[in-house]
Parts: sequence; structure tokens; C-alpha cells
Amino acid sequence: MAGSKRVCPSSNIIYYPQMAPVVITLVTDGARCLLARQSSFPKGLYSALAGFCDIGESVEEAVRREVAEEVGLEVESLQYSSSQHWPFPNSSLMIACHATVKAGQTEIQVNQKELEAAAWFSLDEVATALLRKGSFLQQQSDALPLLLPPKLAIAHHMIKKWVERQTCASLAA
Ligand SMILES: NC(=O)C1=CN([C@@H]2O[C@H](COP(=O)(O)OP(=O)(O)OC[C@H]3O[C@@H](n4cnc5c(N)ncnc54)[C@H](O)[C@@H]3O)[C@@H](O)[C@H]2O)C=CC1
Repeated sequence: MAGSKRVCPSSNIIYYPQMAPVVITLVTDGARCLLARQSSFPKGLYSALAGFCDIGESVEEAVRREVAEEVGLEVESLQYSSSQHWPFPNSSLMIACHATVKAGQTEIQVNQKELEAAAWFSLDEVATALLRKGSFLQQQSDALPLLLPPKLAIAHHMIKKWVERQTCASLAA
């Protein structure tokens, strides 16, 4: 039988492990993709938009709400991509989606409470950053090159998939 649990010996109440669903969305306007950073990220690092699902929300509703809340954009269409267990902060199920916004409605309004910065990046910029093997800790100068999440993160794979789709080519794993 699948599933872990603990039973309280005095009350017999069963406790099951908790896992929080998180949507992570790579937004594109067709030609560019939108990446964002929090002030806690290593210098130069940008990632896809992530946020915990609220109680009662579907994945689709969570994606639309997070994109609107964090960067003020309206999702036109979205597509589930893949998922990943993520142990931080205490077990999340990362649900990765690709989303598009309308070509004429791309002006970003960064929610400063949640993000330090967000910007559109071209295919060239992102493809070059994917090939970069820099260490986050070595970033000292103010003129920082774009850095992307490491291969263990689902965000990396979403960004790589987007580049592959745009170029119709497979990139090295
Ligand atoms: N695997 C990957 O590629 C990536 C994973 N992540 C993960 O996604 C999660 C969400 O990302 P962010 O919104 O940027 O995180 P965050 O750390 O900025 O969390 C935002 C806020 O959500 C609230 N929250 C709501 N439900 C929560 C819960 N069940 N557990 C903890 N906090 C909860 C808290 O108040 C927290 O301050 C984080 O755990 C982060 O590590 C984020 C980006 C990439």
C-alpha cells in the first residue's frame, strides 16, 4: 500500500505527510520569454514565475492569478508541461505550465512585494545563458550576465524546452 503516515498513540489520529502544490509558469509572447527574480536569488539569476496554489483553486486559476499578481499580465492560453517534487521549504509539488499572453499586451508591471525585477528575454539571450556554466557565487560585478536555474530545477527544463521549441532543435541534456 502506498503512502506514509503516523498514528498518534494516545488519540489514534492518523497524520499523513503534507505537500503543497506550486504552479511555475514560463510566460511567452511568441518571440520572447518572461523571467523574474527575487531579491533573495543569487546575483544575475532569473527564473520562471512560481507561486503556491490557493485553497479551492484549479491549476489554471492559480497560473492566471500568479501571472496577473506578479507581473500584471493576462494569460491568453496555457498548457501543462511537467511536474517535479521539490523539497523546499517543506515538500512542494511543482506543476510546470507554459503560458502565452497576447502579442500587443506585454507591458510588465512588477509587483515589488514579490519580485525584485521581471523582464522579457529574447531567444538569443536565453539560449546563450543556457550554455553558460558560471557559478552563482562567483558573480561579483554589477554588469551581470543572465544566469538561469540549475539543471536539477524544473524551471531549467521549462526554459530549455522553450528554446528547443523556438529553434526546432534538441539541446544537450
Ligand atoms: N524547482 C524549481 O524550478 C523552482 C522551485 N520554486 C519553489 O516554488 C515555491 C514557491 O515559489 P515562490 O512563490 O517564489 O516562493 P516564496 O518562498 O517566495 O513563497 C512565497 C510565500 O508563499 C506563502 N505560502 C503559501 N503557502 C505556502 C506553503 N504551503 N508553504 C510555504 N509558504 C507558503 C508564504 O507566505 C511565502 O512567503 C518555493 O518553494 C520555491 O522553492 C521556485 C522557483 C523554481
